[in-house]
Amino acid sequence: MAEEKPLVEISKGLNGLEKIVLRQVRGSSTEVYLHGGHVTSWKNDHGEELLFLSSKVGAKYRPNVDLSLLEGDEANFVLVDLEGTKVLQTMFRTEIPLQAIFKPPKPIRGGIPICFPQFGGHGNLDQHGFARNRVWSIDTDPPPFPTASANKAFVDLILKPSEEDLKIWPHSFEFRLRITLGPGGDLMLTSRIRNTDTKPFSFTFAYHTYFSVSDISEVRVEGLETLDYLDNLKEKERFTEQGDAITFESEVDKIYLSTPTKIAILDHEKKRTFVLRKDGLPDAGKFQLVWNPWEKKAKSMVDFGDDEYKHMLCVEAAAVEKAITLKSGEEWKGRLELSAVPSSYRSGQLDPQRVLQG
Ligand SMILES: O=P(O)(O)OC[C@H]1O[C@H](O)[C@H](O)[C@@H](O)[C@@H]1O
Repeated sequence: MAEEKPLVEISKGLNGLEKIVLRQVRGSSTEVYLHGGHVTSWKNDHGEELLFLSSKVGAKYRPNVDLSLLEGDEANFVLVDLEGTKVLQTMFRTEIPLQAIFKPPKPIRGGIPICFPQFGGHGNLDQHGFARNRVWSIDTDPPPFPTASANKAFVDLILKPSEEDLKIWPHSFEFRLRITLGPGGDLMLTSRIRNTDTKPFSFTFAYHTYFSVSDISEVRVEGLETLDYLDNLKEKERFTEQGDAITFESEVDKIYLSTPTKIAILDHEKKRTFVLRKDGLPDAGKFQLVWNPWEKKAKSMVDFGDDEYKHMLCVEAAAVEKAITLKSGEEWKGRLELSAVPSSYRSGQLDPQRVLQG
C-alpha cells in the first residue's frame, strides 16, 4: 500500500519560495505560499485544479536559443514557462520588465490574493494594499477558535506590519489567516484582523478569488441577478442588473451591493458548480466583485497570458464601499467557504434556488 502523505506539509515551491500543502485522504489538496499568504492551488478528489493561476507565474526570461539565426532587429529574448518548453512571448532585452514575476514584492497572478488594508486603488497605498506582497509567517500559537474542529488539514498564518509598512500605513495590526481543507475538499479561509494599536483604524478588504473555468462564455453566475452594482469601467456609476443570471461577453469589473451569503458559478462545459459562502462577513458579505479583464486588457498585463481571460473568473467577497473600522483591541472576522460540486446543467434543469438555498 502506498505510504500516506501527511495532511500538512511545508515544502519549497516556485522560485524556492516556501509553501504549505494541505491534503485530505480522499485526494483533495490545496497549496498556500507564505508570499502573500496566498492560496495558489485547490484541487478536488480527482486532482483537478479549481483555481486559475496565470501560466506566466514563475516564468523565466532567457536568450532566444536561435540567437545566431536572428536577422536584423528580430526579438532576441523569449519568456518561457517553468518547464522551459513553451515560449510565452518573444521580446527585446529592453522590453523585459524589471520585476521578476512571482518574486516578492510582486503579487501572484491567480489563486486567492488577499487585498488588505486597501482594496483597489482608492487610497494612498498601492493597488490592493500590501498584504499580498508581503511574506507571512506560520502562526504556531493562534488564539483558539470558538468551535474546535477535529479536521487537521489546516494552517494558520500571521502578518504583522514591518517598520517599512508602518511608514506607509501607520497602524499596528495582527492579521491571522486560517486556511482549512475540509474532508470533502471544501476550502475555507478565515481572516481575523486585530487592532493592536492605541488608535482606531479603517480598512477595506477582499478575497480576490480567481476561479478556473473551461470557457468564460459558457459560464453563469447565480445569486447576483436583479442586484444593484457599481461599474468600475464607468467611473463607478450605479446600475441595476436586469433579468437572468450573469453571463460574460466582454470586460467586466463590477461591485455588486447587498449580495446574498451564497453565490454559485456554473461551468456548463466542465459540469461543475462552485458554491461560495460568506459566513460571518457581516459587512463584507454585502459586496461581491466580479472581474474578467477580457482580451484587450489581458494583452496589456505582463503577468497574464493573452488568451487566459477565457479560462478565469474572479468573484470576490469584499468589504469595499464601506470601510471596516476597528477600535484599539477590537477584532474583525471574515470567512469564505468554497465548494465545487458536479452539476449536470442543461438549460432550465438546474434550479438556481436549489443551489443557493440548499
Ligand atoms: O492587477 P491587479 O492589481 O491584481 O487587479 C486586478 C483587478 O482586481 C479587481 O477585481 C479590480 O476590481 C480590478 O479593477 C482590477 O483590475
